[in-house]
Amino acid sequence: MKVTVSRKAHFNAAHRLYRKDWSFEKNDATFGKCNNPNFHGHNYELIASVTGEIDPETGYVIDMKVLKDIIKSEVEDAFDHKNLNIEVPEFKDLNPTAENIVVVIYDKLKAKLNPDLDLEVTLYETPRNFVSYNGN
Ligand SMILES: Nc1nc2c(c(=O)[nH]1)N=C([C@H](O)[C@H](O)COP(=O)(O)OP(=O)(O)OP(=O)(O)O)CN2
Ligand SMILES: [Zn+2]
Repeated sequence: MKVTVSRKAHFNAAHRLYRKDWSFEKNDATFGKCNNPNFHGHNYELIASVTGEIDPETGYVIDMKVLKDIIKSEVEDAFDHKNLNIEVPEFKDLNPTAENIVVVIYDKLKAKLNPDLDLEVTLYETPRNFVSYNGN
């Protein structure tokens, strides 16, 4: 019997959507106001959902304190109040779209979890724009 344990988190970050190898005009046509060279910010909301068997001894799939600490170290400490393009190495050559951010977060969290556990990450870039990734 598998159960899903979820934890919410949030971070504030700035970004600019563009490709370094495209002209400003092409970036502008593709990314519009998100290509502002002076960047813009979002209040990102995150849901990390971990699915696995309940340990019969502890009753846990994963200790929520452990999940909280992993999200803090891997996501909040790394991304909160940062400029993603400039200050977060994963986005040095990767456009920080919501899609790419959720994959980066998934990879960072998955690497810290017991491999027997499944993970799905949902990332809200605005209250109405969100993406999900489960490794597939
Ligand atoms: N597929 C994607 N499309 C867009 C992304 C993205 O990451 N993936 N990102 C953006 C902008 O960065 C940003 O999300 C747009 O924000 P905003 O214009 O404020 O969005 P809304 O107007 O829809 O704001 P709501 O408050 O949600 O109405 C653009 N596209
Ligand atoms: Zn944006």
